[in-house]
Amino acid sequence: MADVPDTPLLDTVDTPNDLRKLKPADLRQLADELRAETISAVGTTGGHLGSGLGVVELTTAIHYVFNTPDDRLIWDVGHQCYPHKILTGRRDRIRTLRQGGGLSGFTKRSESEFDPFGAAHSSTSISAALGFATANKLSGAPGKAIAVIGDGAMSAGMAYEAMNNAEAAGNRLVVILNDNDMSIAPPVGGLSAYLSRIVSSREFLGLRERLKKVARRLPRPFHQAARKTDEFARGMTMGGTLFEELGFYYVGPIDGHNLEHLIPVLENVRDAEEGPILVHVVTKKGKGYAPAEAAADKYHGVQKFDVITGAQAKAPPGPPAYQNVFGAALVKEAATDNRICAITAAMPSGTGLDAFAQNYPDRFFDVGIAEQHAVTFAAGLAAQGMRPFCAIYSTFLQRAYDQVVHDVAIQNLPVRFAIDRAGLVGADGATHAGSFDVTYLATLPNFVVMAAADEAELVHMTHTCVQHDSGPIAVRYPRGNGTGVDLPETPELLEIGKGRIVREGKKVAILSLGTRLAEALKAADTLDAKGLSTTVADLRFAKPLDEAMIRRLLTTHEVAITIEEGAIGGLGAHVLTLASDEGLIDGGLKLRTLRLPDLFQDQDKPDAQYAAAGLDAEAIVDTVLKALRHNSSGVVEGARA
Ligand SMILES: Cc1ncc(C[n+]2csc(CCOP(=O)(O)OP(=O)(O)O)c2C)c(N)n1
Ligand SMILES: CC(=O)[C@@H](O)[C@H](O)COP(=O)(O)O
Ligand SMILES: [Mg+2]
Repeated sequence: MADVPDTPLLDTVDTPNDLRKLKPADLRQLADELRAETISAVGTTGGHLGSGLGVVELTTAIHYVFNTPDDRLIWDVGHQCYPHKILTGRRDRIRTLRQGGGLSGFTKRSESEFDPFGAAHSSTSISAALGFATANKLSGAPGKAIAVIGDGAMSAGMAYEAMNNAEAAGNRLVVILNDNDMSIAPPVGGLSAYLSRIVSSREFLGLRERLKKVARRLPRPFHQAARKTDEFARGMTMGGTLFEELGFYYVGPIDGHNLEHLIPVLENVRDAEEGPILVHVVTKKGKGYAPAEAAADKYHGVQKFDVITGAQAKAPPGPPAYQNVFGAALVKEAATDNRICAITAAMPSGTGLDAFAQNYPDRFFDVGIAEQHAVTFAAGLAAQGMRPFCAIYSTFLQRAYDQVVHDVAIQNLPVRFAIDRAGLVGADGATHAGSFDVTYLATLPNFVVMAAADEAELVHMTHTCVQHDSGPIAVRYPRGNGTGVDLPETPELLEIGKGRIVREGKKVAILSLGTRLAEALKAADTLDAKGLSTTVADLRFAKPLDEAMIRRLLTTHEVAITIEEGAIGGLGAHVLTLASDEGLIDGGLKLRTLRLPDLFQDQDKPDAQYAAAGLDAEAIVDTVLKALRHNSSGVVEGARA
């Protein structure tokens, strides 16, 4: 009976230094234990699972072969980094993933020296690794930079900008392309087809195997010749790889789950004098966990789940998610308007456009992780008479800001931006918070910027986006489920720039934008009970403002509060500007703006995030009471009311 180790190998590995003490033959068992630990941890926390399972062997091999953290390992997106975190001193905290005060769900510099660069937005790893590699080259410091980038992330232009620039890094830069033939959805576009051809060209693989055997038997100086022959072979069989044309030595494709292949190849890459080198590994998203392998999405993002059955915890049936309300509304609108087309940047289900894709496949475009292209592509469609809906999460739209300004706003084109995940998003934390879209869009001439207070409003706003012939319109709405309000049978055409009074009062006016309306109404109840009669307005538009309504409220109430799920420079700033321009604050009106604090908020439950941000009912009440105690010199008088 082979001696069964009494302690799991994983228990002997706290950091990669411990890992590197193991024998190569032990790594298979270590990887199996690492996979089991990853499954067990994510079963209790939820999070991103499929991607991490796909890189268990790769993570093990990289940390085994390269001298991390001195060799800088940079994960692209970082959603696959849980095995990496377990192997780099954070196993004891892995079950705090994506929770308040816990580990981030992505790599994070402040968390560990083994996370030299933060991630979460896709396709940044090669640029960052090139920065580290070039710094080392300039300073003479030893060490390589290794970027691990997925096939999905390779669909973003930024990856090519970096590769185009990489030759100078020489052998300091290693790029590992983790090709699992999946993005969040199945990958799209020419690159995906290209990678599939490489992976499937058997004659090439046969030739490569023979060459590798020859190369191994040759003394080292001949390796170079063999490698050139190898490139020639590649040129013969595949017309030169895209990556070599960009100046990389291409190695692969190799089986990313086979440690016997991975270790020697990575050792060769580590010791190579030439570079930069791109290693193409083929992996399986969800590898080693049957429920993930069988799932269409390979368990990309999961709720807590039963590890035995893979059954995910089901949220109690509640109101529909905003993304699906938008998707269904757009499907309805498209039935009677064939100008409508829909664009996603690799997020069909997250944006709710999967419904549109099923109903109108010819008018649906998944452009891959390519937000900049998505926006200008939409601008082209609009310029040629279509009514494009570009559905991009608030945070990911940041990447395409110049396209929004230069190609859409200046040309005043009727592109419609469906901005999901607007506001705080909970477990994904600061990198995914949709904090800035009102600030960065409402400052642009020609733009209309709306915020839905609930799912019924989202239906009305989607309809208005279709019907209103104007320049660009953005409608923003939050992650998650609606409020449970009834959805309208017939959507209303909203008058651009007009808000609505939801509750009439006399002394305090709360001017709300978006779904903070519910908290504003709760605050109004409390204030009424304190004898402070409160008006609540849903402004609906951050641009153009409903100036007549704002003017009336500010001149008939003692205190006015604006509230929005966005950073400074949004609704509050625009109302303040109006008020100051028109002298509405010269006569003693107490005007206060409530917005997200000037900081990047870590992951937590959304309600906790909003309470911490001072954007819940209690904060509104406190702000009103404090304003009432502010004397003319701005001193807060007396004890708390
Ligand atoms: C700029 C940007 N757009 C969209 C996303 C959402 N997103 C996260 S992971 C992912 C797919 C990544 O695919 P791939 O790189 O192949 O990694 P895999 O999940 O297959 O391991 C997408 C679209 C993102 N993180 N960043
Ligand atoms: C890793 C990544 O960027 C996506 O998977 C993102 O986490 C999805 O966010 P939602 O869960 O809000 O759709
Ligand atoms: Mg992939």
